[in-house]
Amino acid sequence: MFNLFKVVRISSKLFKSVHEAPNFSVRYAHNKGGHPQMKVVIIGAAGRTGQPLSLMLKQSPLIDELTLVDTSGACGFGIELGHVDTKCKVSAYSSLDSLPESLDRAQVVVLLAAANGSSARSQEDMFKMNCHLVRDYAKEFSKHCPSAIFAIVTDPINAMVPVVSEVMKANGTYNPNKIFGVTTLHVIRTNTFVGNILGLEPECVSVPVLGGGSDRTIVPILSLAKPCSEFSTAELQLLTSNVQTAHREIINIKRTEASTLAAAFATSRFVISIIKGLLGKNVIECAYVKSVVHPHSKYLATPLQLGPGGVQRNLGIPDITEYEKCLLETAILDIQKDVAMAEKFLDVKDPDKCNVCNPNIKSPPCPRDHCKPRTLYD
Ligand SMILES: NC(=O)C1=CN([C@@H]2O[C@H](COP(=O)(O)OP(=O)(O)OC[C@H]3O[C@@H](n4cnc5c(N)ncnc54)[C@H](O)[C@@H]3O)[C@@H](O)[C@H]2O)C=CC1
Ligand SMILES: O=C([O-])CC(=O)C(=O)O
Repeated sequence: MFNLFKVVRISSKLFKSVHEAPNFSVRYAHNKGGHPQMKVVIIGAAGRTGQPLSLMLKQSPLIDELTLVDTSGACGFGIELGHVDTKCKVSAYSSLDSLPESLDRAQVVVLLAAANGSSARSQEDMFKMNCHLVRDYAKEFSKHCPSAIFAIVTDPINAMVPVVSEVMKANGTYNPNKIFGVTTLHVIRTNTFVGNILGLEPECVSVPVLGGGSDRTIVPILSLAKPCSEFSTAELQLLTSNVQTAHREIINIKRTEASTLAAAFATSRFVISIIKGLLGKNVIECAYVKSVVHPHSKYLATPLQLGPGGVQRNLGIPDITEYEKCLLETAILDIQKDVAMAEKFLDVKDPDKCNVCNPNIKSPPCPRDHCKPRTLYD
């Protein structure tokens, strides 16, 4: 039963350039009392990826409170989601004026708000359409939930992670260990494609994916595929190309957008891993973060050990083949451009230089039992 249901009509100046329609907020909670410990906020929750993501996270016993934020439709979906009989409380907000309340006590914030129609465009166009929105949210994060962990899904993530990082830096709230670009979609695709070629259950396959979140920056490290990495050269090239272009295949068929369901699954896996890390469990995920593991890349997706502070340890670039080194160097050229685009947009006066790191970091530890199937909700 809902014991609080109110509608407030407010006009907001915030994000005017992104969302011109008058804002309103509906707020409800279906449970009184109690102090939820694990609060996850999803911004852009009523979108095509946000809806299935919210449904998946509502089923996690690790989450006490799920807050949906979206300038369009959050409240209806929130009410509906609240009917799912799992323990986590749901609240929903359509007014950006309610951000202080919606972000309050957030431990994990997932940002996948995006301008309408941005997701099937070029990296540059997506950046132009979404950069103001992401910049403005990063300012709000600095004010209302500076210590949360931020999972950035809004594209292009190669540039949006630097945008969030630089804004939080400018506001004195920057913690590079807590800002992640979500690249898990490319990991789950790689696992699945490798499983298909090798005749293995995808749940038993584990492949690190380095680089970034777009096209040529996605670098599957097939030489480290577990439990088996025996591929012909033709298979290596085909698998790499299939992973790098999977989104194009989907856009060609769906026309208006890339992946939404697989993206929601991947993001929920990443969020649950973050939460497990917060709870002190030893979890490893690949994600795009501020990095010093390659001398020419300020940000890079590598395997990360997650922990209570976000990135517990960056496991770095494992031993990779010459072919993979070549893919990675190509990826880094694109990532450099994406990062420069973000710094130019924000007019960053004194951008960080790349740092030379320990080039001898060894490959990440792999699970002992490679064929213990993964489950999302354990
Ligand atoms: N990194 C990854 O693996 C993936 C990234 N994406 C990206 O995630 C983003 C979302 O994708 P979709 O859900 O397919 O898009 P969508 O267009 O269906 O949803 C975006 C949602 O954001 C909301 N929104 C717009 N401005 C807002 C604001 N200022 N505050 C709050 N909400 C706002 C819209 O109302 C909409 O519901 C896109 O940038 C897409 O490219 C999507 C899938 C995978
Ligand atoms: O790969 C997909 O289908 C979706 C994607 O990359 C994105 O929007 O970042």
